[in-house]
Amino acid sequence: MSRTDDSLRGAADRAVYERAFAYFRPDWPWIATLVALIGVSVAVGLLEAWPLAILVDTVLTKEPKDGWLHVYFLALLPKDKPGQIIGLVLIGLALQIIGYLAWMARAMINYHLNYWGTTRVRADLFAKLQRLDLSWHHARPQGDSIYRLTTDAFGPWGIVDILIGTSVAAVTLTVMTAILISRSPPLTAAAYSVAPLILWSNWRFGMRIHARALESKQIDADLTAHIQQAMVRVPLAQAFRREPFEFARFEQAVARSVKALLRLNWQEQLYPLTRDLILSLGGAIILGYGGWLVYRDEFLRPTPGGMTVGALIIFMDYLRKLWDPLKWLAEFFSKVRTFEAAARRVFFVLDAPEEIRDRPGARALKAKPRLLTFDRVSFSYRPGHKVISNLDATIEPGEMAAFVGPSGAGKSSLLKLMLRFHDPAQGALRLDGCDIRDIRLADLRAHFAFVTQENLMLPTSVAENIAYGRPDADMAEIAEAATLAGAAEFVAQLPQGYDAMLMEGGANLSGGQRQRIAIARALLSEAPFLVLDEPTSALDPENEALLTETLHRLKRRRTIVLVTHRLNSVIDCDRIFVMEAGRIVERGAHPELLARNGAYARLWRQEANEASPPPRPAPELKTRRFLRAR
Ligand SMILES: Nc1ncnc2c1ncn2[C@@H]1O[C@H](COP(=O)(O)OP(=O)(O)OP(=O)(O)O)[C@@H](O)[C@H]1O
Repeated sequence: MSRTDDSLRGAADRAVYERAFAYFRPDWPWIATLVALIGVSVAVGLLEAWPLAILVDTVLTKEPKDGWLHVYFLALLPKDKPGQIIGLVLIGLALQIIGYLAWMARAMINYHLNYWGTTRVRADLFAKLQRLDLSWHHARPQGDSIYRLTTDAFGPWGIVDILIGTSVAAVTLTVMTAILISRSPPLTAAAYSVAPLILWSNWRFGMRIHARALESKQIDADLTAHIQQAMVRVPLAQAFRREPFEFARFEQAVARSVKALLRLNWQEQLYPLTRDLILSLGGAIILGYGGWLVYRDEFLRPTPGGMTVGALIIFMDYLRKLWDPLKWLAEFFSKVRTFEAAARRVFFVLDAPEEIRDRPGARALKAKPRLLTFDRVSFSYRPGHKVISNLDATIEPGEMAAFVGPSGAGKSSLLKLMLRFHDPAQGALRLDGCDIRDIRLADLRAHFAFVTQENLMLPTSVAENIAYGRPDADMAEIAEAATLAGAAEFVAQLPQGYDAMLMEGGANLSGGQRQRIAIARALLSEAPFLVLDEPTSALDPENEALLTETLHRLKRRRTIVLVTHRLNSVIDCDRIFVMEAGRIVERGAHPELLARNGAYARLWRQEANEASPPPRPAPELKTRRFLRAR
C-alpha cells in the first residue's frame, strides 16, 4: 500500500496528539483505571524482591538490619522467626498474584480502549469516505482507503498508548533510582553503567525491527494484492495459456515475502541475544562490585547501614527491571512517529474538503416529477479538458428523453451531474428552476433512480439486491419489478429463486442478468426520475424489446432519461439529444431527426448496417405500483 502520502510529511504536530487524545476523552475513567493499575504493577514490581531481601538481612541473621522497609514489612508479621518466614513467603506470593491480576486487568482495559476507541475513529473515517465525492475516490486506489480504515485507524490509540507507557516508564525509573541511591550510591552508579548500552541496543534494534516489520508488512500487502489480482485473471491466464508466467510471478512475490520475513526474524533473534549479553555484563558488574561491598561492610569493616546481601539481591532484581522503562524511552520517537504517521493519514481524510455537500441553507425538496433543465452547463474532470461544453437542454416531467452519440461524447458524465456526483464548472442543472446545488443532497438524490453501466451487485440474495433502494419493499413488489425488468424468468430458474445468493460482483449471473437485476432495482425505487446508462447494452433482442416496452409504459408516470447506443430503444422518445464532443449537435424526436439527415440519421444508418434485428413486441405486462402516477 502506498504510504507516500502528504499526511506523512511535516514535523511532529501537537494538534495530531491532541486530536488523538480527543478520541479517547469519553474513556477517561478507563484510562484513569489503567494508569492506576500500571501504578500497582510498578509498585508490585519494585517490592517483589523485598521479602527475600528482608528474609536474608533481618530474619535469617543474628544482626537484623533496620531499614524503613524492613520495619514496615516486619510490622505486618508475627514476632517469632518461623511466623516471620511464613509471613514473608505469603507476602511474596500475594505480591506475585496481585502482579498477575493487575497485568491481566491492564491488558483487558488496554484491548477495550484500543478496540472501542479505534471503532470511533473508524466510524468517523467510514462516514467521511462515504461522503467524499467520486473525484476524490477516483484519484486514489481503493486499497488506500481500505488500508487507512483497517490499519491506520489504530494510529490515535497508538499515540495515547505510547504516551501513557512512556510517562509511566519515566516515573518508574525515577522511583527505582531513588530507592537504589538510598541503598547505595556507588552500586547505583554501577547498575546504571550498563544503561547506555541498554539504551543503545533498544534504540538500534527498535529502529531495525520497526523498519523490517514495515518492509515485511508492505511486501505482504503487495503479495495479497498480487494473489487477489491473479485470481481475477485466472480465466485470462487459462485462455491465453499464461499459467506458467502467472506462477513465476507468484513465486517471485512469495520469495520476496519470505526473504523480508527472514530479515525481520534475524533482527528479532539478535535483539534478545544482545539484551541478555548486556544484562549478564550488568549482573557481573553488580555481583562483583556489590559482592565486594558486602564483604567489606559485613566482614572486613562491619559498618552499620552498609551494604548487605539483601540489598545486593534488590540491585540484581532492579537491574533487570531497568530494561523495560529504558526500552520505552529509547523507542519513544520511532514508535510514536509511526503511529503519528498513521493518525495523520486518518486525519488527512477526515479533513479532506467535501466538494459535493449541502450548501448552508440548502432547500428541502420533496421527491416528485419536476422540470429538469441543463442551463449552459460546462464540466471537466481535469482543468483545460472540457467534457461538456455550454450545454442547454430541458426535460419536461413525465417525458422520456435520450442522449445518444459516439463513445466519449460526455453522455454518462451528464447523468453523473444530475445526481451531483460532480458539479459543473459553469452553468447549472435545475429542478423546477432551482439550482440543484441549492437543494439538500439527500432530497436531490431521492429524485433519481440510477442504473449505472457497471450494474453493481451485492453478495446477498437476489431479493435484497433488487430492494437495495427500497429495503421496505415486500416480495410482491420485488417480484413485480423483476417481471418488468425481464428478470423474473431467470430468477424463477435459480435454485432458491429470490433467495438465491449472488456471488461477489454477481459472478454467478450473466452480464444481461445482472443488468436486469439492476434495472429491477431502479424500477422498484419510487424516484420520479429513472436514469439509465446503457440499460440494454447486455440484453438480447427479446429482453431489449421487453425493457423498451416497459419504459414506454412508464412514460408520463416517471421522467425517463436514457443514455444509449441502441437507437431502437429511443424511437418513441419525446426528445432525443445527439451529443458530440460534449455538445448537443441535434435535438428533436426520431422522425424529425431522421428527416434532417444529419448526425442522428448517420448513427441510425450505422446501426441499421450492423443488422440488429427489428424489435419484437413485448408481452403484455400487468403493472401496478411502477406505472402509478405520482
Ligand atoms: N472519472 C473520469 N476522470 C477523467 N476523465 C473521465 C472520467 N470519466 C470519463 N472521463 C472522460 O470524459 C469523457 C466523456 O466520458 P463519458 O463516459 O461521459 O462518455 P460517454 O459519452 O458516456 O461514452 P460511452 O458512450 O463510451 O459510455 C471521455 O473522454 C472520458 O475519457
